[in-house]
Amino acid sequence: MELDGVEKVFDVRRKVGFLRRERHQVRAVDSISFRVPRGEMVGYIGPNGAGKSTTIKMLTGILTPSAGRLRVAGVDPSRERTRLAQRIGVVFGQRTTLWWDLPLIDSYRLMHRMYRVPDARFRENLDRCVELLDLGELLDVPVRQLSLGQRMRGDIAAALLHDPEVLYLDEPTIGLDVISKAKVRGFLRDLNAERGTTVLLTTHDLTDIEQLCRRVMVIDHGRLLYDGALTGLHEVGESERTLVVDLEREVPPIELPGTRARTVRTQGPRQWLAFPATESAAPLVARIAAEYPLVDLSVREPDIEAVIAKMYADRSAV
Ligand SMILES: Nc1ncnc2c1ncn2[C@@H]1O[C@H](COP(=O)(O)OP(=O)(O)OP(=O)(O)O)[C@@H](O)[C@H]1O
Repeated sequence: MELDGVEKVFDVRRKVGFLRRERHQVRAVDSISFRVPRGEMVGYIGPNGAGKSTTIKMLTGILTPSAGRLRVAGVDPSRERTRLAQRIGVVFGQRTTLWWDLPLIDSYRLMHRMYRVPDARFRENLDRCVELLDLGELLDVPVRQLSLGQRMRGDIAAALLHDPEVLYLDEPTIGLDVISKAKVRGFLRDLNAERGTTVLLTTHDLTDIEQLCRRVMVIDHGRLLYDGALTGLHEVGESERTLVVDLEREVPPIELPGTRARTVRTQGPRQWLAFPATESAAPLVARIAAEYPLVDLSVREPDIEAVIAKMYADRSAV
């Protein structure tokens, strides 16, 4: 995937007054550039209305960019949409690509024909998906009778029957219970590792990102705010880690002058100290052990959701 200065501007008419309509423009994607090499699994996150779906629609060829250059598997998506369709798979968690009234297997048979997948390959891919996504019992069930988690697994299989090199996943775990989420994540991890499928993953569930992606891109108001390792977000977000300290007895809040650690909570003999996530806990632990009646201690990593919420808030304040 290669994007250079890609923009998408929508012309919108808004009703103002009884007869008057005002035209204005929405810049849904604003000069975005990134590259995703073959075989990488990347998270693409941002608040509602940030421009994620618009980006994915341009990457599939459904929408044409207003400006910039875009290539997927060497192809310009909007110019060669049909050719690209053979090489990409898309899962929109909120919508299904399956035929609602047909048994699951019939949707797959239709896709077999539509994508002109060679018989042997179709069989092999179907068998693999049925096994790994646990679809055996569901193949003869009409899609409308499937639970959300079952339907999602059915949709993921549908996106993979033609062996796509690139997979776009838009909220693939939305509304799923913990077990279904784990199943979907495990499957995607194996798919990426074994087949080298390139994956762009959009989600509001940051655990998806933590468990699947080493790289994450954060978008807001159509612009890329961050592109890098998930751990690097902590530096950008100035997040904090927490030392949870258990003492022999209740004492006044711990003070460690000369450090950036501060006590944020106390409860009997237990105290919580926040310190910058980018700093080492070791000197703080040594000081506490030397100066206080320490019994036990643990370090809590920063909550990635809090870091990202802060990033969005900082951006909105600009
Ligand atoms: N067809 C359209 N016509 C006009 N405006 C649009 C159109 N599609 C999207 N937009 C606007 O573009 C902006 C980006 O929308 P987009 O759907 O890409 O966001 P998103 O990041 O996918 O949000 P969500 O997390 O809610 O799905 C929004 O302000 C949206 O209202």
